[in-house]
Amino acid sequence: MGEPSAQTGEHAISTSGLTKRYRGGQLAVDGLDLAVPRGSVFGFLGPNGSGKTTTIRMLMGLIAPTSGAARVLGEPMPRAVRSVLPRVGALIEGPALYGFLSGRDNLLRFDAADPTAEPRTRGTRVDTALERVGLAAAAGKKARAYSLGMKQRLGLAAALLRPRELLVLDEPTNGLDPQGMREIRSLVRELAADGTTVFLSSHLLDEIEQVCTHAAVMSRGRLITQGPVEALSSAGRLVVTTPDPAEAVRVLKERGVTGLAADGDRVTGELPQDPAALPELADFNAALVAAGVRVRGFGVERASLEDAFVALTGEGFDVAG
Ligand SMILES: Nc1ncnc2c1ncn2[C@@H]1O[C@H](COP(=O)(O)OP(=O)(O)OP(=O)(O)O)[C@@H](O)[C@H]1O
Repeated sequence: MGEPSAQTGEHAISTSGLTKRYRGGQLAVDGLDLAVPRGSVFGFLGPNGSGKTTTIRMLMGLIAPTSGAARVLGEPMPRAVRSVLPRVGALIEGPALYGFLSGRDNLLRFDAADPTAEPRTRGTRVDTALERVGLAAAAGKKARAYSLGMKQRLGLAAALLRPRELLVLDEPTNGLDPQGMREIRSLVRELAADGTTVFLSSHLLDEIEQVCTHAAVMSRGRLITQGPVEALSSAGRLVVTTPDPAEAVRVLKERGVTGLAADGDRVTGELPQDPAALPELADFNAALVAAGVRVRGFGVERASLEDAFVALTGEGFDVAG
């Protein structure tokens, strides 16, 4: 990663060496270099306790980093917090709602707390936001009667009261039933389709694969990898079936295939992460044949993001959290 200032235009979020050590000594985030492209739906993936919430709180200026730097929408944080936060919608650790007020009245209060919000257009703004998240019909109901999914949607509506360039959502589907999860995910897709950059944390791999264009994987406060989701999950395994496994291993090793293993007539190896390297697959086959290896089967098993995570961290992934 280069100078953060050089990335102002293309990155909604960038950090360099971002680190947080809590007072008790816990190193929650350790030298994080994040690059979130504008217009992406960026999944911030990691098991509970891996440092996601701590990172988000630093990005939003809620806590100060111990060292390192962060830029949000091109501005340094926390220094530019006053000019940046109005451009960012955030939903962190569940929305703060008044249960005794209706969903609509909650939003009216929320809007009234924004000194830059024009009071005369408040009602229209609130109704548009309610419409947007599919709560128009339930707008008059008291918030305490809302399901968890409805509460999350009301929180999103609050984040959407004004146009935002960036939405930061901390575990937006946590605790929701499958229907509630689907609703939030399709809402995220719609928002992204309008050009808003969405940064969302999750401990659910399949969620990231379903909604995100890009992802970063965290483990114990450190960044393991980041990039387009298809690149992260496409690192495939080469599988060759042959009665000459030892010779096949030798030829493939020469060609740079790593992690080679032979089990009976089945030889497997790791392919490079870079999808640009994939056209060379035919070359692997040709090299085997040229070396006199009798190739009975040749193919690639595509790895899931989950396989990639386990391979990268050496840890199992506790999907249930
Ligand atoms: N205020 C705090 N003081 C001390 N340690 C903390 C504090 N907040 C978090 N931690 C520790 O820092 C580490 C990272 O926590 P963090 O909440 O950022 O992780 P996370 O990936 O967001 O997990 P979760 O999804 O459970 O919130 C954990 O070991 C946690 O116990």
